[in-house]
Amino acid sequence: MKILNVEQIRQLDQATITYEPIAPIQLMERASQAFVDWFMSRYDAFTPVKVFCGLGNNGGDGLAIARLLLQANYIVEVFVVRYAPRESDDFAHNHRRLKLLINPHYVENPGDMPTLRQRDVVIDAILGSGISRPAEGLVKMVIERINRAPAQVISVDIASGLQANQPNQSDDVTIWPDHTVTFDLPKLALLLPGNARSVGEWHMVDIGLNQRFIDQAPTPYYYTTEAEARLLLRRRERFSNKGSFGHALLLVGSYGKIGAGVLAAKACLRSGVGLLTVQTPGCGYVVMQTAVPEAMCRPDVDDRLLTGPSDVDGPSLADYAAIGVGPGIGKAPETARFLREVLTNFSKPVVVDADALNLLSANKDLIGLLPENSILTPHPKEFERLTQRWQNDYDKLELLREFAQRQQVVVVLKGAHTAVALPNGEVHFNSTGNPGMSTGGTGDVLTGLLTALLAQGYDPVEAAVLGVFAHGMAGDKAAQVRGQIGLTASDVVESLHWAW
Ligand SMILES: NC(=O)C1=CN([C@@H]2O[C@H](COP(=O)(O)OP(=O)(O)OC[C@H]3O[C@@H](n4cnc5c(N)ncnc54)[C@H](O)[C@@H]3O)[C@@H](O)[C@H]2O)[C@@H](O)CC1
Ligand SMILES: Nc1ncnc2c1ncn2[C@@H]1O[C@H](COP(=O)(O)OP(=O)(O)O)[C@@H](O)[C@H]1O
Ligand SMILES: [K+]
Repeated sequence: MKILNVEQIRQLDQATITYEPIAPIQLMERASQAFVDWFMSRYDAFTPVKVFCGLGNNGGDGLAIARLLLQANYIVEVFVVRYAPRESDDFAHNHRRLKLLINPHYVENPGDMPTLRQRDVVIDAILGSGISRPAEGLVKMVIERINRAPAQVISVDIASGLQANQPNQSDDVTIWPDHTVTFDLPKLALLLPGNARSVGEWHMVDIGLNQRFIDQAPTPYYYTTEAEARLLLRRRERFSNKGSFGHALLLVGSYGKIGAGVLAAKACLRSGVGLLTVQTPGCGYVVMQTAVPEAMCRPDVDDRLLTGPSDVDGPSLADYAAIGVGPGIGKAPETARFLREVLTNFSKPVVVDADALNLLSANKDLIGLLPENSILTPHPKEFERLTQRWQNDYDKLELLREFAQRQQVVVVLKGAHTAVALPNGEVHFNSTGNPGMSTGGTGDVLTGLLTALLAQGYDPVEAAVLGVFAHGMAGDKAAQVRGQIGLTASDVVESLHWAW
């Protein structure tokens, strides 16, 4: 699914109006109805609703929402924030219609603000995606009052004051909603960690905007939906054998961190690999053979570190279908030398995670050795070490895109809405996963999973987008069983499920 910028959304509204065709006011009615359907499925008619409206089209939505809720017998009060003499045409139209049902209150100074109680639900329709400057004066006062109140807050389309696709200044005032109900397509701002407070939980409602316009609109930003991920998933051929699904090699673990390797190995096996060999330091041999009997194990001649040689024979490095390296390996110089050897002798894409990324950061010339289309899976701190410190989330996104394009690799920047940056400059934000996954080892699971997809011959771009989605989906499934608090990385492995 595409993520469009504000200018494109404006053009999209226009294209819908022109080609459907539909009157602008009808489109506003459709958006408001979609919001109301969402609202009524969650809040009953005894909920005291207070709708705060600005004077643009977001305010127009608010007025129409109030009317539709009143017609459904909800208890609704409307507060129009009169911060300017001008109002949009569609606002004025809905204002006239609403006044046939109730008289709105007008907020012109602080004394006009109502007391907001805990059981009130505030609908925030003050400013939408059309803002062109920070909230100030009366609007700022109203936003601050709402934020201080104990009431629940639901923002229409986007929190008032939040910019949809560019950074806000640190002292900008925005609504801090519990929920954002956004129209048709996600906005970039909803996906960025720095905006967490200005977004809350967000939901998308369909208002049927012009699909042909969306299909043609250029954008580097995408949001992976379940339907899109499912299209990437391959069936297993009836007459297949284990050779059909590749032989993967995982280079994992160091003394005290063999568990990271166990998690990666289990995830790899649960993600369809044909054969798996795991190389661990000598101390990991018994652990691996016991915990993961399906995997073959090559113990390193060094008992505590990965250094390369093993007294167990196996295919030469170049013969593996895919290699995943990093979980638990540490940053010893011997391991750095081995990583250099791997990157020099293996020409297919590799999955690089954790300490392997830190070794790249400490030895920047190794970055140039990465096989084309390799998948790097840094969390933000690892990505900062690879590149530099950023000013804000937008700056970070640019660094991410620039790095993936310059190095011709896929970078999976992990976190809520993991961003998968592709060598062609696109960024695909993930839609699955939950804060229960913020626990040690879940990243190691992703490394094993991605290595399995590469071994099976998935294109690295597709492997990254699909793998990140499936990993988050497993996390969501595990959270259903355990709750987010009790979730562990092993639960994520056990919840991996590849038929959806
Ligand atoms: N066809 C349409 O026009 C549709 C519009 N929709 C709604 O329209 C919204 C966008 O509406 P608008 O473009 O009218 O803009 P907004 O309602 O977001 O903003 C209000 C207007 O106030 C002015 N303004 C900008 N920054 C301000 C600030 N900091 N303080 C005070 N005033 C400021 C601008 O003139 C702006 O157009 C969307 O977020 C969505 O809610 C939906 O109804 C879907 C259809
Ligand atoms: N709040 C969150 N929402 C969604 N996914 C998350 C969240 N926190 C962490 N994750 C996911 O969990 C994984 C954590 O990986 P990482 O930070 O490498 O942990 P570790 O190194 O301990 O395994 C990533 O895939 C990340 O996207
Ligand atoms: K709003």
